[in-house]
Amino acid sequence: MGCTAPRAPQTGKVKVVAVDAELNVFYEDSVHFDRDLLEFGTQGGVHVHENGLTVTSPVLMWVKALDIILEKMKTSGFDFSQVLALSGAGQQHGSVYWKTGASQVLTSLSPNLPLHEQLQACFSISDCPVWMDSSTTAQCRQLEAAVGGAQALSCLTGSRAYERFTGNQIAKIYQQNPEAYSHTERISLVSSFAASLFLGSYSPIDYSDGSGMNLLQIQGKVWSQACLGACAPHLEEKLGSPVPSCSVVGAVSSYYVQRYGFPPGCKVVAFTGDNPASLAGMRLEEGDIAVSLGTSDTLFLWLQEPTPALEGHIFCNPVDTQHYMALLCFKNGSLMREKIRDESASRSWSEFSKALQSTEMGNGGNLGFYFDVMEITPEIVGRHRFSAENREVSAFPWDVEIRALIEGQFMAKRIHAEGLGYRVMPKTKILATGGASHNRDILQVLADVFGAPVYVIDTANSACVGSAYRAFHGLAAETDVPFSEVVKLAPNPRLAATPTPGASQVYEALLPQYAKLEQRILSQTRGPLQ
Ligand SMILES: O=C(CO)[C@@H](O)[C@H](O)CF
Repeated sequence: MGCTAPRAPQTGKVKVVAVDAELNVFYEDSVHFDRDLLEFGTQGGVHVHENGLTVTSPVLMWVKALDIILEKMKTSGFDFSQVLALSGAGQQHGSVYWKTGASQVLTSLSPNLPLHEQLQACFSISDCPVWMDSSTTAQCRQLEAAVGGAQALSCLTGSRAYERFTGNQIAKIYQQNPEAYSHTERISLVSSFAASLFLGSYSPIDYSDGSGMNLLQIQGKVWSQACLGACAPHLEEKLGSPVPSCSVVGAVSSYYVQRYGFPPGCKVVAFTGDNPASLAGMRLEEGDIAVSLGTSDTLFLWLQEPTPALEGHIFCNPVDTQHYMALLCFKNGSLMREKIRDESASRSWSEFSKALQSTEMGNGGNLGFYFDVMEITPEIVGRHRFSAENREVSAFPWDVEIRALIEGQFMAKRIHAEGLGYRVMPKTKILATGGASHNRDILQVLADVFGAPVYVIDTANSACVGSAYRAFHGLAAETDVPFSEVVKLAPNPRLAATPTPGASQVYEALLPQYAKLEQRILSQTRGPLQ
């Protein structure tokens, strides 16, 4: 069984899926915070504070949502006695603060009462910081200064300091609410908090979600003493020791056996972050890349040898402790595609497709950069077009404009993925998901730019299904069976596009050109690099 604690991409819900021995999903349900837990008054499962920077979620809302979803399962006649193992996922970076003495309550829950009634007084911070928070810039600069700068922190923890990353959030709480911090005996991530509820004791943080804290050394898989010390005192004892993501962290607590009928031996496999769980749900393998084409475009990479940088995030791999995964976010995604469709294809996707069909790979050497909002990767804003002679021009013909947009978006993805250590391999599969993955002509450009086949997958449940797959993997943990072997029966993605003959030659020549022009724009907009 896989359940996801609150995940922001699904705008704040708790979701559960159950898969059978053949990995078919046979049960799913969800509880929406805004709709089903009105008393907490959230929007998208969060509270955005007046300063516009602080974003939190009430921890008891998450607890009560779990009560509700388990009761819904029980009422529906779900047979809990058949559950061999469970795991789950939570929105990355968020943190939960257990009050001193909470562990005694957690280990002695009465099966006659719901969780939320018994855990009311167990949290020293009732409104937990979540991944949408951006109120810790000062703490980010302090942390980077303490370890020798942004690149040094990235080499150590996989990312430069980001406001949403947990270490910076803990530092802020320690600085601004020292009393609450001193009355905190344990700090969990959202994922390990949810696992703790099932365990009836504090669950350890897993390597993969722990990589999203700016605290874990991603090579050594241990907390960085320099980072811990820079954030708050006595932090290591409040975090506990991190564990491999495939670890069986214990058996479900007697509370669930007596209240719902779980078998006493039902194993709890370490919960992890929503994105690592999605990687598992998409069954990404070495050399693969997942491209989520949504409002913003997100790349999921599988990396053997990461090259930490000042952009993107490198996490320990959730299904292979020797390898890594990376996330790269491109803010100008579908909104940019829709704008160019409206301007150059009369608001019509079929006209948009016709332009891609009628223009050649490489677009005659015309290259475009389209960032109507400040881009994250890299930090550029505005539209910049260049002719085959590298001369900046103010406009392209409508069909050239459309191809320049799509080729540019995908060349940027390949260039920045390779900057993090990603390499296209002969066995590489590109897994496409999200709105634009329904457009075959866009996927054809993706296949051509990467020189690899593109498959489409439905990732609506990917984190939840990935959690269920990881539960299976945890069952086999003692046997050392690789994750890919455990999940080989799962439904396969559908092949949507293969590279056009000659594509590699075209884009091997164009990619360095694109990279050079990107650097040229960067130096013009940010001034020459010091
Ligand atoms: O901040 C993020 C990843 O770094 C988001 O994708 C959160 O994990 C969403 F829950």
